[in-house]
Amino acid sequence: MAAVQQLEPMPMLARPQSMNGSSSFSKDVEMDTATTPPAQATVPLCSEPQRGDTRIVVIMYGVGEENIVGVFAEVLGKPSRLKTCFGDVTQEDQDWVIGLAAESAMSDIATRDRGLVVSINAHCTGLGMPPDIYLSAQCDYEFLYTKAPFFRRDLARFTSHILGQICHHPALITKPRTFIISTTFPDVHAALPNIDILTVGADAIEIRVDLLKEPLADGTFSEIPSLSYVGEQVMLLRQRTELPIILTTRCTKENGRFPMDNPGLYYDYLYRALQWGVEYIDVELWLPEAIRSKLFEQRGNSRIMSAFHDFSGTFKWTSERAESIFRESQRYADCVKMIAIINDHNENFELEYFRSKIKSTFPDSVPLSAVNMGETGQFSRTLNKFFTPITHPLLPIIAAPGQMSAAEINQALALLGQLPRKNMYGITSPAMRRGTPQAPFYEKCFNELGLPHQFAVVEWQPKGSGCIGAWCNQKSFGGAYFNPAVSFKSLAAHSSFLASLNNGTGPTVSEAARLIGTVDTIVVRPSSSSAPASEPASMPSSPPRHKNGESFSTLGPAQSGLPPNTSLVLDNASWKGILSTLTRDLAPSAYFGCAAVVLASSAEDAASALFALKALKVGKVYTVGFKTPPAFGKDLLIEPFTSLESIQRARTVGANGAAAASAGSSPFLVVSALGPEKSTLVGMLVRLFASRGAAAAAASGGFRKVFLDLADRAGSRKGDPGVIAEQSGFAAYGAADVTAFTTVETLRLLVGQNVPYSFVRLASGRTLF
Ligand SMILES: O=C1C[C@@](O)(C(=O)O)C[C@@H](O)[C@@H]1O
Repeated sequence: MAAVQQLEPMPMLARPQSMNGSSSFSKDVEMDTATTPPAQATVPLCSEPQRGDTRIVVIMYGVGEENIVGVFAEVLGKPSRLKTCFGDVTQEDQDWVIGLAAESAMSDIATRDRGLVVSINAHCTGLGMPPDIYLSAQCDYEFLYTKAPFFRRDLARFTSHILGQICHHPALITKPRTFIISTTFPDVHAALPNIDILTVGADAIEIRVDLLKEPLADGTFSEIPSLSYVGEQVMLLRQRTELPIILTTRCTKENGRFPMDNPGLYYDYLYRALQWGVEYIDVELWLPEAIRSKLFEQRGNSRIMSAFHDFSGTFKWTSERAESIFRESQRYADCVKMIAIINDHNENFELEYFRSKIKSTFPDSVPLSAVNMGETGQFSRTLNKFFTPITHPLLPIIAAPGQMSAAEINQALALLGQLPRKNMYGITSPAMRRGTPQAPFYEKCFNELGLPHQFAVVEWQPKGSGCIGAWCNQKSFGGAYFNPAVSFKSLAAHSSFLASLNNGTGPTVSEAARLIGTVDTIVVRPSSSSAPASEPASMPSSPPRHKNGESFSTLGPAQSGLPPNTSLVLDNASWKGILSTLTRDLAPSAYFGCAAVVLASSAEDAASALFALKALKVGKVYTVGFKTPPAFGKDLLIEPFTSLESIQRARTVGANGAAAASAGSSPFLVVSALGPEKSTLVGMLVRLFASRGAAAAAASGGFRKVFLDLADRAGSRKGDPGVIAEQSGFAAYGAADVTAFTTVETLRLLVGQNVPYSFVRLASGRTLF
C-alpha cells in the first residue's frame, strides 16, 4: 500500500470570413452495447481547433527579414512566395502565404481587397521601434518579434488567435471559476523570471498599460508609455506565457494612471492591442459610445471586457443605476466587470443579490465579474466566479485595494466550507509508481494554490483494499488520475462499485474516453441539474456496500460513500496533451487535411493520438501495427500499411490521393506509440518519411515535418527515434511534452485550476526558457 502524501474612419479589423464548426465525433464505438455507459460530453476546457479565417495571409516584412514569411507559412502549413504589392495578390494565391516587402506594400495597402487578404505587418524590433506608422495604422494585424531568441510558439499562438483557429473564450466562460492575475510591473522584464509561479492558478493575465513606466533618456519616465514601448512589453509577455492576455488602460478616476482628457488616446492603444492579437481588451464604460462601439465592431477574434469602477463610496448595488450600468456595459462587450468601494459588509450580500438578479433578468447576457474593493469587500472576491482579479506576493504592488491572491481566495473558501478538503489519488501500477514520483508535484501545486486537498499515489488492484471502489466510494473523494490509463471496459468489469452507478447502468463516460476506450481521469462533478438534488440520477442515495470495496484507503475510511449530489465522470486527458503538444509551435491549420502515420502495437495505445488527429482534422492516417477501431473510420480516412508498396505509395501521394503537393515525402506527421524495444523500426520509418534532400525541402518551402514519440525512453538516447527524426529534418516532440500538457489538463479536470505548462516542466526539473 502506498504511503500517504499529506498536502496542505479608422482601419477596420475584418471579421473572419468563415468560422466553420468542427463536426462532432462519432459515438459508434466498437464495444458491447449492453454495457455501454451513458456518454456525457465534458465541457471543452480548451476549445477545439476551428478552420477560422480562410483569407489569403499576406505578410509585410522589413529590410532583410523575408525569412519571416517562410516561418509564418510553416506555422500555418502552407507554402510561401514573395510578391511586390497587394494588387499582385489574386485568388490563385489562396493556398499560399504571400510576402510583400514593407516598402513596396505601402503603395497599395490602403486599397487592398479586404475580403481576399488578411494583412499582417511583421516587424522585428531589432530593426528599430516603432514600426512604420503608416503600415501599423493600415494593416489588419501587427506581429512584433525578436530574432534572437525567436519564439515560434508566440507566432503559432498569434496566428491561431487572429485567424480564429483557437479561441479561449468559450471554454473560459463555461469554467466554474476563473481568475485573472493583475500584473503591476512598471516593466514586464521584472516579471519574467517568476512568470511560471506568478501565473499558477490564473486563467488570464492582465497587463496594466497605465502602470508601465517607460524610461526616458534624461533618466525620467514618460507620462504615459508610448505605443512602441507598450508593443514591446506585450511581445515580451506573450513570448513567456500561454495565458490569454487582457490589456488594460485604467484611467485616473478608476485607480489608474491614464489621463482622461483625450478619449481618443484610449482608442489608439486599445485598437493597436487588437492588431497585436491580444485576446482581451478592457474598455472603460465612461468612454464615448462611438469608441466603445467601434472597438466592439473591430475586435475580430479578441474579446471585450467592459469595465466600470466606482470609488465614490456611495455606489449601491441595490440601485436602479447599478442595473442600468450593467445594461449599458453589455451592449458592446463580451463580458462585464463592475467594481465598487463599499462601506459595510452587508453590501457584499447586496452585490450577491445584484448578481443573481442580473442572471435572472438577463439570462442570455454576457458573463459578469463583480467584486467590492477594500478589506470590507474581500468577501465578495471569494464569491465572484468569473474572472476574479487576483494578485500574487511576487508583484510589486496590488492593483486595487483588497485584492487577494488565488491561494488566499481558495483558503478563504475552504474556511467557509465552500471548498471542502478532498482526497485525490494518483492510481498507478507498481512499475509506473517507481518511475513517476508525482506526489511531490501535486503537493507543490496544492500548496501554491492554497487548496486543502490531500493527495496520495496508490496502486490499483482488481479486488480488496486497492480496488476502485475503495478510493472512489468515500465522502471526501475528490478525483483521481490513472497512470497508466486503463481500459474503461476492464475498469467497469472489475469494479462492482462503478457498475452500480447510474442505477446500475455504469459510470458516466466522456465522449473522449468512450471513443478512445481508456480512462486516465475520474472527475467528481455535481450531479446534473436536471436530476432533483434529493434523488440524483447517477448515485444511489445510500451507496451499496461492495464486497470488495469495504476498505480503508490510505487517506481514511471509505465507509461513508459519495455524497448524493455528486457524480463521477470517467474522462481522458491524454489526447488533449497530444493536441497541445502538436499545436505548440504550429497553428492547427498546419495539420488540416494532411497525412499522418501512426505506429502502435495496439489500438488502445494509438487511440488518444487518433482522437487528437481527428480534432486536428487530419486528412488521412496510415497505420502500422494495430487494427483501428471502426468508430475512428467515420471521421478519419484510415489506411493500414500492409506492404512495402503501400508505404512507397504513401511517400508519393498526398492525403487526398493526388500526387504529393511537394517533392518532399508525404505524410507530414509521424506519431509513434511503440516502446523502446521497437526503436529501430521507428527510426527506419522516420527516415523513410523524411523530406528527401535539400531540393525537396526547398520545393516544399523548407517545411519541417513533425515527429511525436509517445514512448517513455527514460534516459537512454541510444537509438532514440527523436534524435533520428531531428537529424532527418523533423521537429521532434517526446513523451515529456505530452505528459506535461496532459498534467495541465488533469489538474483542470480534477481541481478546476489552471497550472501553466512551463510550471509543470519546471516542477519536474526542467525549464523551457
Ligand atoms: O478592473 C480591475 C479590477 C481591479 O480593480 C480589482 O479591483 O481587483 C484590479 C485592476 O487591475 C483590474 O483592471
